[in-house]
Amino acid sequence: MIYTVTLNPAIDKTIVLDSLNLGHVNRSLFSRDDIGGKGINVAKVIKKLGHNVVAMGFIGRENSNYVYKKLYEYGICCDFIEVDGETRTNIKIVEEREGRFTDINQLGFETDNFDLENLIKRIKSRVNSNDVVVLSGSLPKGLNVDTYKIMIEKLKEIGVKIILDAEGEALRKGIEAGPLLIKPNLNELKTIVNCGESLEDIKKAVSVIVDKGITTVVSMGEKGAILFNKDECFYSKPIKVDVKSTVGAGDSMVAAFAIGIHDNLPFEESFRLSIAASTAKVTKEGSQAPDRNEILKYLELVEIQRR
Ligand SMILES: Nc1ncnc2c1ncn2[C@@H]1O[C@H](COP(=O)(O)OP(=O)(O)O)[C@@H](O)[C@H]1O
Ligand SMILES: O=P(O)(O)OC[C@H]1O[C@](O)(COP(=O)(O)O)[C@@H](O)[C@@H]1O
Repeated sequence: MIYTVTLNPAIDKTIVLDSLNLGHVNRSLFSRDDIGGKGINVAKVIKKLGHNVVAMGFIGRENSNYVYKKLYEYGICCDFIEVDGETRTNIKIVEEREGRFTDINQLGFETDNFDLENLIKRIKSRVNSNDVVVLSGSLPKGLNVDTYKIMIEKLKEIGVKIILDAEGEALRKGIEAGPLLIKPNLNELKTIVNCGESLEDIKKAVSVIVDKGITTVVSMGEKGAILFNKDECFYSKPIKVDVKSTVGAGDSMVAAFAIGIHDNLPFEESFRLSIAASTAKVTKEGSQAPDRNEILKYLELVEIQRR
């Protein structure tokens, strides 16, 4: 089984404008709400690809019915711990004229170590060594930067395979505990290592992480993505598509790796699926997950280069 853990989920409110006029009244052309947050987006894509998944983590009690309803529409099995307050709403601004995407992510509800202990107990009671656990997204207020590190240490006692998708100190500390794979985008990578933008710069910057045995996938938006592990390095250039929203592109990649690790696929194959899934995602409005057929359509177009 694949489990996703979202400590700070979100309702993504996408607002499409011609162009954002700062300091003035702006009128939207179109808007939509999607259930999101990194782990939940991962779960949506895993489900669309026909795999079973359980979405875990925290949700705010005040609007939990809405969140459950949206997850139910995706057919996702969930097991969340409810905490006081609301699941946050994150604003995603799409400017059609510029083709520019701006995200405003809120802090979200507050939680504490007592809730975290309960969540870890809940996860440990469900998982076994054949399972994959995806830990992703920002930490809610009240949790320490070593939260992912602690979670990884505890889950590794059971032998589960762990993917971590975070940034800053939470990622840096999490890496110390040795997840199997991380997937920072270039900006997220720069929050933990000094790094330029060329493939050589990135390779040098991630070598300390890769040497620990952690497969590192660096996504670079419209410049494609690169995978490093101890034995291999693959690059994929992006596929040209009409981009509607980039929200959840990285999460779609993570979904593909979760499936690949769960099914023991070679990394090259998982990487290929991750590029297809993220390409299909960016063609969709808001943070809605692409359908399986849409992902498979792009799979044939992915070009992987061994570096
Ligand atoms: N403008 C784009 N055109 C084509 N593919 C894209 C575009 N933006 C993102 N992607 C695809 O999505 C992947 C992840 O995007 P990225 O923005 O790096 O991740 P994140 O959502 O984590 O910030 C890219 O490696 C690429 O495959
Ligand atoms: O937890 P964070 O870092 O605030 O990110 C939350 C946001 O990330 C998303 O999961 C999208 O992530 P990606 O674009 O990195 O795939 C949104 O659904 C959500 O609003």
